[in-house]
Amino acid sequence: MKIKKINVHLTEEQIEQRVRELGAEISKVYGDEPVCLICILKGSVFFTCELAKRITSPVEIEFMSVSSYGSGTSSSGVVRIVNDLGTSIEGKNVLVIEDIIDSGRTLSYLLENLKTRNPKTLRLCTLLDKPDRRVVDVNVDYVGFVIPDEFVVGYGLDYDQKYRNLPYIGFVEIEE
Ligand SMILES: O=P(O)(O)OC[C@H]1O[C@H](OP(=O)(O)OP(=O)(O)O)[C@H](O)[C@@H]1O
Ligand code: HPA
Ligand SMILES: [Mg+2]
Repeated sequence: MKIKKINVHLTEEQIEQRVRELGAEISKVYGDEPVCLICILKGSVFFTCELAKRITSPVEIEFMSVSSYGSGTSSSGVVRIVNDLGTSIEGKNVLVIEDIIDSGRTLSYLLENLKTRNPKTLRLCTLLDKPDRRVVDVNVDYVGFVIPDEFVVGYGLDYDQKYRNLPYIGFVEIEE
């Protein structure tokens, strides 16, 4: 499958504005308490960095690499931890940062896994939520934008590992 066109859905300015709002909301919740942001690689790398800059609470940033999508536009259904956290989250306020919740498989697997490590609190923030495609229920605390059932790229999101570096988020038109 080849991409014919990418139609802008969320501009750089719209994303920046929303990230500021989310940062303010999250800072109010944690106040002066430290919070450990878990960036789910690779998709949430841009979002995590930008959001972290807008949080005024003391922040720690950790990375975890999880994969369920191959080269296509639908989840394989098999979630794998490719690289685990390098540190314990026991007793910490943990905020998982994702770029998108689509089927919900990645996050439901991940949240169950992280719960067993006994964090003090465990919350979830996603830039995009695509509820029409949900297969597994996930409890999300902070959502940037709710989007329709379209495959999106940019701002960290890929199609076959490409287009992550686009500064905006766009819908993909596939060549027939
Ligand atoms: O709700 P789901 O249907 O599980 O889809 C969402 C997940 O899929 C994508 O990751 P992917 O596995 O493609 O890895 P990547 O972040 O490296 O692109 C995305 O970044 C989310 O983590
Ligand atoms: O719409 C999407 N785009 C890119 N990666 C994704 N992973 C789940 N859904 C998507
Ligand atoms: Mg992906």
